Amino acid sequence: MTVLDDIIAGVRVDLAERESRTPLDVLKQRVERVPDPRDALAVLRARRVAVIAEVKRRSPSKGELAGIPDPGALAGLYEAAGAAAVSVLTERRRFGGSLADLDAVRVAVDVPVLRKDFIVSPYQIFEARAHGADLVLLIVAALEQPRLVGLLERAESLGMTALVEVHDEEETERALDAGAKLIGVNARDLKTLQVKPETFARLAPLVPAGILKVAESGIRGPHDLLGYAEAGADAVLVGEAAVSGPDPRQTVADLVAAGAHPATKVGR
Ligand SMILES: O=P(O)(O)OC[C@@H](O)[C@@H](O)c1c[nH]c2ccccc12
Repeated sequence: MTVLDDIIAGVRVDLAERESRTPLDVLKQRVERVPDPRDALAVLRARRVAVIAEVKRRSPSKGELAGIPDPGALAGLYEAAGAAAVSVLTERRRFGGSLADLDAVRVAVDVPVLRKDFIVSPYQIFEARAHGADLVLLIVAALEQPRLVGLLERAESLGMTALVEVHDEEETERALDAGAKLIGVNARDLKTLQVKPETFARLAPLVPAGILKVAESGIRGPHDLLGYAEAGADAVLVGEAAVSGPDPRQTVADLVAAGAHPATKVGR
């Protein structure tokens, strides 16, 4: 069993529990009452290299990263620093997240919010929307193709944007076949949990112009952002470096400044 299988097994147990507490019909009624989602693609396109900053309490590879007593306040710092969007890990067992974290972030910021979880069921998409998310993560490695297609269509039918995560060539083809408009290349190998920064440069050329590319994981500072920009990134997603550094606002502000620099992403 891979780390991913193991995480998903836990996610399914927690999901069944929530489904028995809140029936899908009730969730659908809540979705009707929340404000419409923001156009995340437009927000990301408006930057040279956008920065998506993540609220991440812990990780399977590093354990506890940061206490984060107030996820809304942290997200507010990210927004003030110029982050284009905020990602919130909602997976509980390995990442220490929750839908309560998503709620706290949603009320604290105006920028688009991504629900980062291991989504395997439409229920989780309705849930994301009911809690105000504008984007959801879909991990290709966790989904059979028909399910990936179904979940992507479900997200879009609710006005949300799917960030479709890939790790290799085959997954990139599947993401494109499914109709992804926003592709995240996760440099972290799901089997070894090691970060391999060269993955982005290898996969980016497979993605046609017009489909936005996000470089995910292992971004420590402006130097990494500039490397990914060179390789064609439209956005970077930063978690650990932002939450575990001494000054999350400064960390994100430095990335935002590098991503906004006129010399970044020349000619694209
Ligand atoms: O903390 P980092 O190395 O900056 O990485 C952030 C983000 O890429 C990472 O949290 C992530 C990328 N894809 C995921 C899928 C599930 C959980 C977490 C992730």
